[in-house]
Amino acid sequence: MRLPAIAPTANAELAARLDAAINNKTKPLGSLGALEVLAKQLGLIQQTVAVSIDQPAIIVFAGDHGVVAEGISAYPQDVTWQMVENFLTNGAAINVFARQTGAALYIVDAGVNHDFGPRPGLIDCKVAHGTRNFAHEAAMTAEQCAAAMEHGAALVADMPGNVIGFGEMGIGNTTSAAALMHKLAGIPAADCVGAGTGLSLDGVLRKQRVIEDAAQRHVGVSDPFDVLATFGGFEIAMMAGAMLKAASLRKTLLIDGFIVTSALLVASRMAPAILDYCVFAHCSDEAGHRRMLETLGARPLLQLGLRLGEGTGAALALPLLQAAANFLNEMATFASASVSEKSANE
Ligand SMILES: Cc1cc2ncn([C@H]3O[C@H](COP(=O)(O)O)[C@@H](O)[C@H]3O)c2cc1C
Ligand SMILES: O=C(O)c1cccnc1
Repeated sequence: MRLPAIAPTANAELAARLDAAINNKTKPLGSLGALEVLAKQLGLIQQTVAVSIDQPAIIVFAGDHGVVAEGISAYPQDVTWQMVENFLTNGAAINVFARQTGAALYIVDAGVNHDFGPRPGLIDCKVAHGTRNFAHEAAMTAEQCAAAMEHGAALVADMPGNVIGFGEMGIGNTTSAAALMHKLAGIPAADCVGAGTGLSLDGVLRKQRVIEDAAQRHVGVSDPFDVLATFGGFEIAMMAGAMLKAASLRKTLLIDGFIVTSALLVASRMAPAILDYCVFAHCSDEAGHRRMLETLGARPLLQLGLRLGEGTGAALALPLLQAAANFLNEMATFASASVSEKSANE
């Protein structure tokens, strides 16, 4: 995929105007904390002091993983397609939270190991029936990886609105995500792996060994695209392509949990300026997530002990994004409300 151009959002003149607008609101200086940071970030992304949250969407990318053959998930692979059916009949957590927060929800078959047939509401971008097992060979061919990224970019290019939340579904994908983290951030596999859907301690150690052995097998692979093709999944590659395109269109990216963050880690190694466009919804309970967020210099909004995925954390953080935009747009200033400003001697 040709990388779309992503402009850094830094703009000293606009930043000063945003600071002034935020500081003139009727509140003690800095008292809206993370919401102030968010309001300023939205302003810089949208290049205006009059920010908006316009037609927010959540896209859930689903794909299967050959590496499940190594016994690295607590659930069988069939859960991936079964959960896709659940999304389509509005029964999953993400359906509930997207509805509650007024986000449009898109479900994408990036490469599920199942034939759905024509299904209203399912966006068919299937690259293949699941990836290969990266314990033995590269998960994807370069062509498949590029196709997945291009599908993601094309989806976002056609989408209305200025905020996109990212979610995923794919049994085994915490193993892919941990492998990407290990390879791209150089963090020991032991600090990248977690229980995923609920592996035992033995299971987590097995998962760690699978990643270490695969990293050894593919030791020469270091370019971010090649790392993605070798250890990633179709849903992860499609997310990375979608994220890069969304940032190039100056949309705000709402980043969910461990797997979504791994897709961003890949994308950020291809185009570092993408990070200017990212809001980190939450810190997941998946063991490696905090460390991956730190690697990206990310400050997550929520800490709720979530470890689900599907974009649930992104949906739950959307009201905070809306609150940041609303306070900037709607609060009175000290002057307009005739409220006295901070005392000069304080
Ligand atoms: C019923 C069910 C619903 C889910 N929704 C998201 N995931 C989450 O769990 C999977 C990753 O964990 P692992 O790598 O351990 O397989 C992904 O599909 C992720 O989205 C689910 C998992 C299950 C079982
Ligand atoms: O952090 C996540 O998004 C996550 C963690 C465990 C399993 N599935 C998703």
